[in-house]
Amino acid sequence: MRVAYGADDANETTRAVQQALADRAVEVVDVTGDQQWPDIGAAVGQAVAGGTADLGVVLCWTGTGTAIAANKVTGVRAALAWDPWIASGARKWNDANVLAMSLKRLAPDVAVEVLAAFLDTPGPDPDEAANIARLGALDD
Ligand SMILES: O=C(CO)[C@H](O)[C@H](O)COP(=O)(O)O
Repeated sequence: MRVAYGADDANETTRAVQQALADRAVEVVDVTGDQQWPDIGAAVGQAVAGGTADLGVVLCWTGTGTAIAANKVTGVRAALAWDPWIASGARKWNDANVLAMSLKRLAPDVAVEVLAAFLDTPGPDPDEAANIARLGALDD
């Protein structure tokens, strides 16, 4: 699996998420550079939509800005999650392909649990196929 990663700041939470990604058998596509949150969200979204990555992970202070930017990219379904149930539900029921988290409000261990729930939940539930198709139609 290839995971695109981007954050607009660095702290214990982003370092824990990066370490958790490094500990997994995933290829990490790190888009983080000297960029602002809209560019980071868009870059992760473009990596996922363009097929450079299978899933994406974005963090900013709130998580909302990078989520909104990623969702501007056609084909991206970015979900802001703050606990594992939200993250796995976003995969199962929304076929979310980008996880957004707040680097200010999630403790490092919680962020790692949310990340694990997102990456380890296969998506989507077949019962949701029609709803996922409805989401796709909104891109048109
Ligand atoms: O949470 C965010 C966006 O939703 C940003 O991380 C926060 O606004 C800080 O950004 P900047 O350093 O550019 O002011």
